[in-house]
Amino acid sequence: MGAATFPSGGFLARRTPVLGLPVYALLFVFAAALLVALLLFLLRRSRARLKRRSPVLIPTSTKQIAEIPTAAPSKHDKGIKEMKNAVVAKAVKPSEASCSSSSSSTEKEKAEKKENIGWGRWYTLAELEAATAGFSPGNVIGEGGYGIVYRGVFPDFSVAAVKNLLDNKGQAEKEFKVEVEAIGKVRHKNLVGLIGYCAEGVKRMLVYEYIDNGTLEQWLHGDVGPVTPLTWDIRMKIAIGTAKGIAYLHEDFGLAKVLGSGSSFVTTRVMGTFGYVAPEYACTGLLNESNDVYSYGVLLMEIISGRSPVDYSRPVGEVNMVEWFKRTVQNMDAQKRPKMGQIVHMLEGDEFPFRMELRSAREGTLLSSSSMSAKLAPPANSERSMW
Ligand SMILES: Nc1ncnc2c1ncn2[C@@H]1O[C@H](COP(=O)(O)OP(=O)(O)OP(=O)(O)O)[C@@H](O)[C@H]1O
Repeated sequence: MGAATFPSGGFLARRTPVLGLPVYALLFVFAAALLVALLLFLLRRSRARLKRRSPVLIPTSTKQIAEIPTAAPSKHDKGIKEMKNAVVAKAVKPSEASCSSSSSSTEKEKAEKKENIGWGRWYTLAELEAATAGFSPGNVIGEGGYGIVYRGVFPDFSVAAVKNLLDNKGQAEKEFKVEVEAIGKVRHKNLVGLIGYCAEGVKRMLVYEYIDNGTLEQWLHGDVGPVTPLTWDIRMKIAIGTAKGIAYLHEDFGLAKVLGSGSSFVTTRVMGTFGYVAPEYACTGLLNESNDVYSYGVLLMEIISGRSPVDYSRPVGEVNMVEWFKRTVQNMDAQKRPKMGQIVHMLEGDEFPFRMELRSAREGTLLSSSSMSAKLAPPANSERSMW
């Protein structure tokens, strides 16, 4: 039928030996094949161009800090937020104290910095500004001795804690350097992981995994209702987990190696949260692992008693929890002594949910540990079961 549009005797309508197709049909197929080939060629060329440009177009490839392959996972790749004071004081040498800003760094220096770190990623200031809505007060989640912490939400909807370090030429830069290089590699289930950092101009920022279940302080001393949700077994888990994190640092992270076993480091500035700092460290500036043991002891007492280390709302003799504990242990209040029956129960382990859990598991009973521990859990500020 198509041939009808051509003069029957014309060249285009003439039949060819190729499947008996007319000339015009063959020309059409040939032109179509040529067009497809041309399109394929152009497509390939544009892809090649895109590939050449990709380091600029895909920011993540330039920001991602390559993992440096190591022979074996190092035990030294550990750290802890709670240990920052000790680590800062010990690990910073004067030559390391100042971090050159990325704006003044050469490309080579930047590359070296990335390689030296070998973990996580670096963020631009613009990225962190966008994530925290320009470091808006509404995104502040806390404040520590080294700066303000913001909640940051990134374009992929991931959430992180962004610590904007104080623009303090001395300590903040040291803090930055040490945390980035030492604690940045820490991966431990009881320690908050550092996932990246930002160094632009005078700005120094650390980006941590976001912990969204509140702080221990909030759970211990915040408004949690008439009965604390912190059951004994939860308190035990917190105490044990924290101890494991600190022990990990002390024994595996290499703090002793940095110091030399059993030695101390003299600091010019005592850093730490009021109430937790070991008195000998506060007085002398001599820092060692046993300072952390003291601080942990204070935390443990706090977890057990539900009291703050320093509480001015209490009677004069009880403001300082440690002093109060010491006195209470030495001069036990006769009124607060447990009954013999309680002592028997304690010795038998009936009042220790952990033991109860173990026993229940052993005996294969269906006893709910949570209901038992809830029954045994003291109100947050209760002193009744202590003595
Ligand atoms: N990774 C995180 N996830 C969620 N909240 C965090 C995170 N890091 C810090 N915060 C919040 O910010 C507060 C301050 O934290 P920051 O680490 O600056 O200080 P700190 O450890 O409490 O004390 P300091 O640094 O002075 O010893 C915390 O108490 C907590 O409320």
